[in-house]
This record gives sequence, C-alpha cells and structure tokens, in this order.
Amino acid sequence: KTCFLLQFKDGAFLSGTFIATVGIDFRNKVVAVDGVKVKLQIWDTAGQERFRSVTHAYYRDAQALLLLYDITSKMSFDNIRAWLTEIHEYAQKDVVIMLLGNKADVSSERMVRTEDGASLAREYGVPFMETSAKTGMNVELAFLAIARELKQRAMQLPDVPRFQIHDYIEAQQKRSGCCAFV
Ligand SMILES: Nc1nc2c(ncn2[C@@H]2O[C@H](COP(=O)(O)OP(=O)(O)OP(=O)(O)O)[C@@H](O)[C@H]2O)c(=O)[nH]1
Repeated sequence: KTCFLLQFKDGAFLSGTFIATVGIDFRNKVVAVDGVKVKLQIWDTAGQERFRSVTHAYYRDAQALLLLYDITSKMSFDNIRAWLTEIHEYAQKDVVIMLLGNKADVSSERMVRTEDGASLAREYGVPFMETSAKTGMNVELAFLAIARELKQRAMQLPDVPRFQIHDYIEAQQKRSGCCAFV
C-alpha cells in the first residue's frame, strides 16, 4: 500500500526496501479533474493485524477506500472478504470502494488469477484493476477514477446522469491499450 501511494505521489518506487507502516500515515495530492482541482488526502493504513484498532477509527471519515491485495499472495486475496466485512461495519454506507490486485509486474510468482479478482469485485459490485506500484501500471488511473467519482458526487446536478466509475475505468484502459478489463 505504501509503495502504491508513493508511486502515485512521487512517481517513484523504492525497490528492496520494506518498512511496515505503523498505525497510519497520510499524503496529499492535488489532481485536476476536468479543470477542477481535487485535493486527495490519502491515508495509508498498516496492514498488520496488531494495528487494526487504530485503522478502524479512520474508516468512518473515508469517502473512498482502495482495497489492495498482492497477486503473489493467496492469503492477502483471501483476506479481502474480511476487509470488506470490516468496511461494511465501520465505513460510511456510500463509501466508494475499489479492489486492486497489486504487484502485477511479478507475473512469475502469481498466485491469484486475474479472473478471481474480477469475480470477487463483481460479487461486491466494486471496480477492479490489477496494478503495479513498481511499473506504475494503473496506479494513476485508480486514483483519478476515485477523484472523478468524488468530484461528480460533490457537484452532482439533478439532470446530469451519474458518473459510472466502471465505465470510466474500462474506457480509459481501452484508450491506453492497457490491461484488458475483466
Ligand atoms: N515487484 C513489486 N513489489 C512491490 C510492489 N508493491 C510493493 N512491493 C514490495 O512489497 C513490499 C511491501 O510493500 P509496502 O508498500 O511497504 O507494503 P504495505 O502494504 O504498505 O505494508 P504494511 O505497511 O505492513 O501494511 C516491499 O518490499 C515493496 O518493495 C509492486 O507493485 N511490485
């Protein structure tokens, strides 16, 4: 999660370094959505169980949640259902959720099929992408899709059709020729 956030914030990937997040950390980044500046305040939570009570407290105020698993770790994927249960318990009812299968660059060590990620996301009705904090694949798209959704919600006019995050991601991926949307 930290590498994913740093790739988005600074366009950098620190190879070989792993410093577990203690509790919670945050970064800000301003992005432009159709000429409107959207300030994203992104909280980076610790994945480790022992920090769980700290991270719970932050769900309530989140407008969006990016749920990351590691495609080389079946356990991280299997944990997603538990995270979704927690989200439903602690987060706002209308929170935007996105499921991301990260480390897609390490295909030789893949333990979770793309279809399995996509099918879990379909089950919960949330958008899904595979990403790489190392190469940057889909990192910006994930945050921009969220920013667009939040901006549209904030500025929603009665006669304008609602923004469809699934359609937006699919269209962007088709345009860039990247990574078939499953
Ligand atoms: N190849 C590859 N390695 C990655 C990628 N993302 C993270 N890593 C590596 O995975 C390890 C853990 O990454 P972190 O981003 O620190 O993980 P985290 O989810 O923030 O961990 P916690 O803070 O403990 O919850 C590091 O050694 C990273 O270099 C990726 O997309 N590709």
